[in-house]
Amino acid sequence: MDMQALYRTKLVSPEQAVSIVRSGQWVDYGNFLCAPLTLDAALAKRAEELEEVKVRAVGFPGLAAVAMADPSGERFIYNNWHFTGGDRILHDKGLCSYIPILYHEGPRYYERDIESDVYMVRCASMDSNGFFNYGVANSVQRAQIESARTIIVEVNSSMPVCHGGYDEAIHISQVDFVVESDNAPMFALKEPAVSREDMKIAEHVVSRIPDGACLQLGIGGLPNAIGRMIADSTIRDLGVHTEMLVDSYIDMYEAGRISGRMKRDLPGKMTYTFALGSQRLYDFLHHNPLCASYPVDYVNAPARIASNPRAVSINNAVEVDLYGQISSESSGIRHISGTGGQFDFAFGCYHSEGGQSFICLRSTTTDKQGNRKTRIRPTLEPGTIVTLPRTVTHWVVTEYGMANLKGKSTWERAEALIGIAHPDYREELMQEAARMNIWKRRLHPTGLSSEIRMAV
Ligand SMILES: CC(=O)SCCNC(=O)CCNC(=O)[C@H](O)C(C)(C)COP(=O)(O)OP(=O)(O)OC[C@H]1O[C@@H](n2cnc3c(N)ncnc32)[C@H](O)[C@@H]1OP(=O)(O)O
Ligand SMILES: CCCC(=O)O
Repeated sequence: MDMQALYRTKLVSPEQAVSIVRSGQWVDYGNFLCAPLTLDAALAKRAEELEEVKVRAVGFPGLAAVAMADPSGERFIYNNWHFTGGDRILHDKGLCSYIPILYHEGPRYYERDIESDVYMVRCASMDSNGFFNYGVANSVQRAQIESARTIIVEVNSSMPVCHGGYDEAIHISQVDFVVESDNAPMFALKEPAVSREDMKIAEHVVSRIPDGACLQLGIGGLPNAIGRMIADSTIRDLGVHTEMLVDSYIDMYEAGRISGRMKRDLPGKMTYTFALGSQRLYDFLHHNPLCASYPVDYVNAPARIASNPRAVSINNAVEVDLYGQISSESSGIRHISGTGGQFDFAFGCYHSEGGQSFICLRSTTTDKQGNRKTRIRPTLEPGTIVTLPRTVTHWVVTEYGMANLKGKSTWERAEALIGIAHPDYREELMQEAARMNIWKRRLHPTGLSSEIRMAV
């Protein structure tokens, strides 16, 4: 078969491609940087003629044009499996709905529970064998494609070609329409600032990472700071089995910290399901057989995570209550991001031989009006979503120390968490804990700093 000839028969303009969409249909977008920005813009232009087209995205880079085109929310109903800053802005305006997901279950939802009419995905240019590589997101895409009736590929030559274990590419024979984009450069994630508190938290966590650990780092400044600190450490033979590949894995690799030889699953490979970072990361991934993307039901399956010894997950949270419930996705009714793979990795790592999961958060946060509040709270505010139930939480880390909650009673949890809260809030937290009947007046509280011991 002449692949180029087949390509030409399927090549259409963005406007022609999106003309396939009918009112009432479900349209799925490629995940993260596979979001089809050109097709999204073309579909948005049809706002006047369509009704109730339901769009699902995953971590859209920026503001989805379909949501912006329709302030009434009647033409397009925009939904997202995991919010970015742009999705948050839309949600605050009532223009984006969150879809709850345990990330490793994502493909199964499409196989069993939901359907899709049209799938639109941004890919790398077609290769000589007729494959369009998805580049930086493997994720849920294969299952989404299999569930959709019409597949539209949007080519962007800036997308790196990333090796995968499987399902990292789609063949021209499976595609209905091809659209060529403006080949805009890859979206580069702004490197979040790293604070003094982050560095303190990183020191605590790094002190517990053994040689041969298998790492998962989450999103944000803190996991990157931890990666960079590991790069400067003497820890050896690290492995990578992570949901998201970020820049600091390159630092660790180039510093000789990563060999992958202690992994049981895919030894030697850096295994991941999507990547997000700077152009340096995308250049590193391009045609690099050191790294392999797999679908999320492979990477995030808790049993597979657990199959590597000394698996370590390091993730951020928004808030934690004195019972040890973690919210990493909302604060009250304000939705912030999503469950993503946090549950998968916290659960999976604890079941790995010598595994540990760390939830890291600065002890306080300051809102845009300058008001500071504690992130360790007596209870979560009504509406706050629990990302990790207290039974799953292992280590909680702030700049004031670390608390291991596994096997601990409610009063031990309260004591340990108050011990790592900001000192300005500890007295108030102790009073609340007493009111909640989860506080013991003890002569020798083990989890508390000396000031607190004096106070009780
Ligand atoms: C992609 C991966 O992470 S893979 C790992 C597994 N997946 C997960 O852990 C998913 C859940 N976790 C997450 O989504 C993130 O780690 C987060 C949201 C917890 C932290 O991410 P960061 O980028 O460091 O968050 P950041 O500090 O920028 O805060 C994000 C928003 O939440 C708000 N926020 C954060 N903490 C609070 C709080 N305690 N109260 C109210 N709002 C808060 C911030 O103001 C900000 O809102 P804005 O965009 O309007 O300014
Ligand atoms: C969709 C998953 C992203 C995350 O785990 O944060």
